Amino acid sequence: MSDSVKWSSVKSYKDIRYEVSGDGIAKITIARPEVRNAFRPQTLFELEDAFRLARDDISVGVVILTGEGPLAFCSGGDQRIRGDDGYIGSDEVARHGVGRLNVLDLQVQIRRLPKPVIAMVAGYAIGGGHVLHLVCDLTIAADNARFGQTGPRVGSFDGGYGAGLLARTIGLKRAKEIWFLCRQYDAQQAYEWGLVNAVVPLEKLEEETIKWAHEMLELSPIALRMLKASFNAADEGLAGVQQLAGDATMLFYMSEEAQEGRDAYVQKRRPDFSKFPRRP
Ligand SMILES: CC(C)(COP(=O)(O)OP(=O)(O)OC[C@H]1O[C@@H](n2cnc3c(N)ncnc32)[C@H](O)[C@@H]1OP(=O)(O)O)[C@@H](O)C(=O)NCCC(=O)NCCSC(=O)CCC(=O)c1ccccc1C(=O)O
Repeated sequence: MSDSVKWSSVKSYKDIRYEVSGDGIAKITIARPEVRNAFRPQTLFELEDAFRLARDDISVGVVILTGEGPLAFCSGGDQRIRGDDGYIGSDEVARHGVGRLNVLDLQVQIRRLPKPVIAMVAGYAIGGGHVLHLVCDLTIAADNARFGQTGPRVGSFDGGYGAGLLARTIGLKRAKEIWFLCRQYDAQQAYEWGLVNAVVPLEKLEEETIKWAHEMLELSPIALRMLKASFNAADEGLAGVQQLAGDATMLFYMSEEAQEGRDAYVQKRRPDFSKFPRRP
């Protein structure tokens, strides 16, 4: 497989792009470079739709999340449309003057998506944009990438994955430093802390990310799916157990033993499980 790709657009959106490589990769791009790819509710609803498409497309094995242009991956919530109780969009809820915190659903969706998601970061990954790269499975950073949280400066905080997963990823003291001081960190520092998997020259960013995607596409999709669910399970409580158990049920359904139960019911006979070993 060549590590350069000709992307094809699958569906048109206002704030994002959804493209596929034709050989197993989907690329989702936040396309609001004029605000450093800050997200508004519309952006998040479109991202949710695109991630759903990537999940349901059985030809897609790896998803890349990125931002348009070299200046930013994402700068978090669009502060210009932040109301007094969340972000005000143009949807039905917003028309009643009610704000909403929308990015949390997207974070969960990325974590639950049963395929590896790579954050491809050029420029700023800041605020809610920093949490988005954090919830991705892997991060490939360009050498111009800059990371940080701004919540306490702009009157916000993400005490869920933004705090907890950050602490699990780089350690409690460093996570507290990032949130309590609101400093920015360069790509090399992020790499040394284990916040990103690799740092490459900006002009090689996509090529390198695709290389990582191609390496994963060579591997067993079910093994990758089970590993992703396993890495997340302990942090997710019963929802994590549910996902792993659901995968176990999926695998069991594929066995003759489970199919005997189904067939017996449909054929209105007693199931015969006698040929299936009671495994030690
Ligand atoms: C990202 C910067 C460091 C980039 O700096 P620089 O390169 O110098 O560019 P600027 O000149 O500052 O910016 C260019 C242009 O973009 C506008 N812009 C940048 N970021 C934003 C933004 N987030 N919102 C709106 N507009 C933005 C900027 O104003 C300029 O516009 P001009 O018209 O050209 O002047 C720097 O830009 C920066 O620090 N940006 C702000 C980063 C920030 O504070 N982000 C918000 C953090 S809070 C957050 O993300 C909420 C998360 C959240 O959504 C959430 C959290 C917890 C629970 C739930 C939720 C939820 O669901 O909402």
